[in-house]
Amino acid sequence: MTTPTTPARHQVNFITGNTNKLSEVQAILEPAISVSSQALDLLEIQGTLEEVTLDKCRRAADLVGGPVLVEDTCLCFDALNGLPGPYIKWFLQSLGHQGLNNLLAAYEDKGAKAVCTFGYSAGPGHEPILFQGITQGKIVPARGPTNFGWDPIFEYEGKTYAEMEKSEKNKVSHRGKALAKLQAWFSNEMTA
Ligand SMILES: O=c1nc[nH]c2c1ncn2[C@H]1C[C@H](O)[C@@H](COP(=O)(O)OP(=O)(O)OP(=O)(O)O)O1
Ligand SMILES: [Mg+2]
Repeated sequence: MTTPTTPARHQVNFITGNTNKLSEVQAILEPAISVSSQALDLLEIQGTLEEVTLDKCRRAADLVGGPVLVEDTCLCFDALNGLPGPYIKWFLQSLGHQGLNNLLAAYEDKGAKAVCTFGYSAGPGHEPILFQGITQGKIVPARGPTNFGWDPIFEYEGKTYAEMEKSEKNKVSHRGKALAKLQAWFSNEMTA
């Protein structure tokens, strides 16, 4: 099987093990860019937000042998100087929503940043390009459906992500903002 080294126009291969991410990415990018996906659990290094995504993207391109899109999501508590950051998955898994609230009990500042960093690589050996989106909100006791990660405890303008309609979340979310940058870059590439 041969794999093209350059992406077909309007097409990305999003490598993720998270089906909720995939549905949001599809809802935001399609139909302008069609999104195929492979569910691979990529090893994630320790490092800055950018380093984690760069490494994840190179690894994915090598594994797939072609163009890939990956994404890493961080939840950064202002009072904790940005922690848990890229380690939010493990904190959420171990502590749950209430435990994450408890981490901030000693602080008045409940501010948090949701940060999404996408990495796109044209294939093995091609340096990834990063697209980042940040939404400033705050950590609150859980409200709303609990089907996607920390959505119930991240409040933005009076509503938790979990309380929002999907389309509403996508308009204001870290992921939506990052994908707007990716889309702008893609349409530039296409007209270049
Ligand atoms: O919009 C979101 N709203 C709520 N929760 C979210 C969101 N986006 C990611 N999350 C969760 C999933 C995981 O617990 C952690 C990020 O970890 P992260 O490594 O990026 O995701 P993952 O391992 O589930 O999927 P992937 O295979 O793409 O790495 O935050
Ligand atoms: Mg992950």
